Amino acid sequence: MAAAVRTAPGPRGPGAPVLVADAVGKRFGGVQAVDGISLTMAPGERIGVIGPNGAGKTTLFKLLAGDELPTAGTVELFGQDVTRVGTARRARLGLGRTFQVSNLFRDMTVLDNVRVAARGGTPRARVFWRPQRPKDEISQRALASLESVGLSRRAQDTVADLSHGEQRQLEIAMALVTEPEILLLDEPAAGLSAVERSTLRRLIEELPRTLPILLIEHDMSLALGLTDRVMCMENGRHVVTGTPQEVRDNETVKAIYLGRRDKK
Ligand SMILES: Nc1ncnc2c1ncn2[C@@H]1O[C@H](COP(=O)(O)OP(=O)(O)OP(=O)(O)O)[C@@H](O)[C@H]1O
Repeated sequence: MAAAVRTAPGPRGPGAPVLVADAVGKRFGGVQAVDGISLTMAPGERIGVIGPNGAGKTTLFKLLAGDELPTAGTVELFGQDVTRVGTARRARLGLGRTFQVSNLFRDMTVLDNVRVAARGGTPRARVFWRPQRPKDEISQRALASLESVGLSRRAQDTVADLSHGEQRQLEIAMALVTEPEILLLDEPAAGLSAVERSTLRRLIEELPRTLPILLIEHDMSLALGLTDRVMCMENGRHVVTGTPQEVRDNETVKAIYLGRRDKK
């Protein structure tokens, strides 16, 4: 299988937004999971999306990543309309992403998982997978990617032997090895211990500042600590967007997170 090849970039000038969601919505039967969300990401910007359980964060992530198609609104990636475009083509345009449900091949080595991701990353890629010489170009890229997330010493270990936190690091390495031009992280801290969270936080902080990152995260302190701008959602709708400090001080956000929104 061929390594991921970029298609020609769409219309994009210096400073043009890398990602634009315009009034996107998603209805599942009677549930309006996402309701008219608009979002514009500038080059190099780090945006957090927070909200309580069921707010619609993961559904929004899926609309941006291409896992789900919206029932309303549009999505543009690097100036191209990708509203009805699937995940593989978004990946070729430069979108890298992690998965909330782990997408790892648990019986393979850490290094081989990253090699598979470098070659296209789908379970289908595994059918054609053959162990490769350790010095080939894909292996070199995979090792560099593991190095960037602090996992190179685990390269030859089996994924099943990694801790939960290390598996999250590996998922990020698998996204980075595709050399994305935008990175979408879906609740990377879910289920991690406090120590694992701080490792993950450092890892994300140390990613190149030129890489735009959209971080969907239930953990408000993590999202606010890592991003330039934060959007809070509730019941599929936009509540507020602002700097981390503005969102932290927002009375509605405080009420939502303290679980007393309806009592106000
Ligand atoms: N495939 C689906 N079919 C039906 N309803 C869905 C589907 N996916 C999500 N929903 C519903 O949409 C709403 C938003 O869910 P979503 O998972 O996007 O929220 P979330 O903010 O990511 O929550 P969490 O933090 O718990 O993951 C919920 O009411 C959920 O039950």
